[in-house]
Order: sequence, then structure tokens, then C-alpha cells
Amino acid sequence: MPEETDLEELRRGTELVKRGFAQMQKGGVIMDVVNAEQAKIAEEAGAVAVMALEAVPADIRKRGGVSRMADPETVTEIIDAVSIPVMGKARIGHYTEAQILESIGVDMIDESEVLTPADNDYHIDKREFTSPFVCGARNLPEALRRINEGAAMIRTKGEAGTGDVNQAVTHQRTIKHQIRSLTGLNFDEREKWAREHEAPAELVHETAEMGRLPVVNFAAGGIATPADAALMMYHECDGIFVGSGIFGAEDPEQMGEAIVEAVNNWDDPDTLADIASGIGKGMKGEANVGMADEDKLQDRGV
Ligand SMILES: O=C(CO)[C@H](O)[C@H](O)COP(=O)(O)O
Repeated sequence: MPEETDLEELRRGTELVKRGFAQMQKGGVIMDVVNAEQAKIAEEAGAVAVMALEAVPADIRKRGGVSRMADPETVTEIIDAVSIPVMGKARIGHYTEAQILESIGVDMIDESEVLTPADNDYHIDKREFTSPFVCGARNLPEALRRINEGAAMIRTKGEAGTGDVNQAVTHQRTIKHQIRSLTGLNFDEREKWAREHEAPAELVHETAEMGRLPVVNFAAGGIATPADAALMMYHECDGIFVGSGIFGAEDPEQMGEAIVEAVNNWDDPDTLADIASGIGKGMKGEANVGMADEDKLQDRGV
């Protein structure tokens, strides 16, 4: 007779299954799309999955106002249009948006700082859901808090919608540096580190022993060219999210394909030179350095 906790896990999907789905996206590019037509272009370009949202982050910045989950009808059209996994964005702490996305059958939910947070103090308890979740992080304690809440994938927050890769690099370097410094600590010192950094101790020990995050770690926020995507793979990310950089480019089809190829060939500069040649202009972008605090999306939901 299975234990009650086993039955609960079966009902909600085990951590293993959720993390396994995230693992399957490794080495791939996940592209933001706002409709079925863009989703087909992304699939054709070689995306491993698409992320359905109301508007890409660069447009969210321009438009201002409150940014919410996409229309479920549009998300369903996207699901029907492609054969690759479809992810959807919910606001931080917005249980109901996440439940709606789960009910229409998205493959993964992004509890995203790119949308206007619904809750100032609490993230969604992601363990309550059958769908796996991805969440953004700027550093290791933040990543471990999200994993503790049930996230099956972590992505850098970067500074979404700017087309400037600077903050994605900073976040990835910070996470790697913090993991490296943990591995030299003994048990007591890690316990202290966990307390001081408001990080779950058990996950601190697990990360130190593994020498990496216990879930897949993607790059996101500001990746706008094939070279940016290759740079994030050089920084040991497991894969890439690209939003504004594809459909904000002069030629989205060529840019999409080139970014996928760049991820496949990130350590081969000669091939990267070919991939990056003659693909049209990238999105215009906005530099991260000196950005006013009120314009930053990365500080939401820490
Ligand atoms: O939140 C995301 C990842 O799930 C966005 O898709 C990503 O950050 C997009 O940013 P950008 O438009 O700068 O590529």
C-alpha cells in the first residue's frame, strides 16, 4: 500500500519528473512568442520550446502599465500550432494565473519578474502544481529559495527587454562564484552561510556537494545576438531564453536560426563568425549600466 506522501507526489508529479522535463531542454534555445504565427517561426528556427506571453519584454517596457499572463485563448492557439513544448508566464505570487496556465496544458510555467508582481512578499508554492516551474535569480541564495519553493529550472534574470547581456553575465558569474566559494567550506561554515544569506541549508549542502545548482540553469534577460547566446554558454549556462532579441530583430527568422546555431557551436569562433554574418540588424536595445532603479525588472520578487 503506497504511503500517503507517495500518493501526493503521484498526483502532483514528482520533483524528479519536473526536473527531468527541465533537463530535456538542456543545450537548447527557448524563444518568447506572442502568437501562433511567431511560435511556428520559432519552431522552424530550431527552438526547443516556446514561451507564450502577452508582449515581449522590450514592448512591455515601452508600453508601461500592468503586464499580465497572456490570453488563454492565444496560448491554446500556440499549443495547437506547434509540436514543441509551450511554456507560459504567470505573475510572481499569482496562483490563479498559474492554475489557469496549468489547466490549459502548458508544459512549464515561468513565475516571472517580467510581468507585474501580484504579491510583494510571497512567491507561488510551486510544489502544489503538477506543471514544472522556472524562476529567475540574480544570485545563489535567490536561486535556492526558488528551488526550495519547487522550481525545476533556474534562469538568470538579466535585465529583460534591454538587449544588453551585461546583467545576465553578472548574475551567472555571481551564481558560479558563490557555488565555488561554498565548496571550500565545511558543514558548520555552510550552515552559517545559509543563515547569513537566507538560503535553505539543505540545498546549500546539496549545491556545494554537486558543485552546481541542483536544477538546470539557463540564461535569460538581454540576450540579443548569436554572440550573446554563445557567451552565456561559455559561462556554463545549460541553455538560453531569448525574448525581445528575435522578434525585435530586422529578420527574426534568420536571427532565430543563428542564435540556435550559435548555442550548438558556442566554442567554435570560426563557425560563430559565419553564423553571425549577414543576418540583419539586432534589436536596438538600451544599456543596463546606469539604468534607474525604478526601470529595473530584476529587483522584483527576490
Ligand atoms: O523571462 C524570460 C525568460 O523566461 C524572458 O523570456 C526573457 O528574460 C526575455 O528577456 P529578453 O526579452 O531580454 O530576451
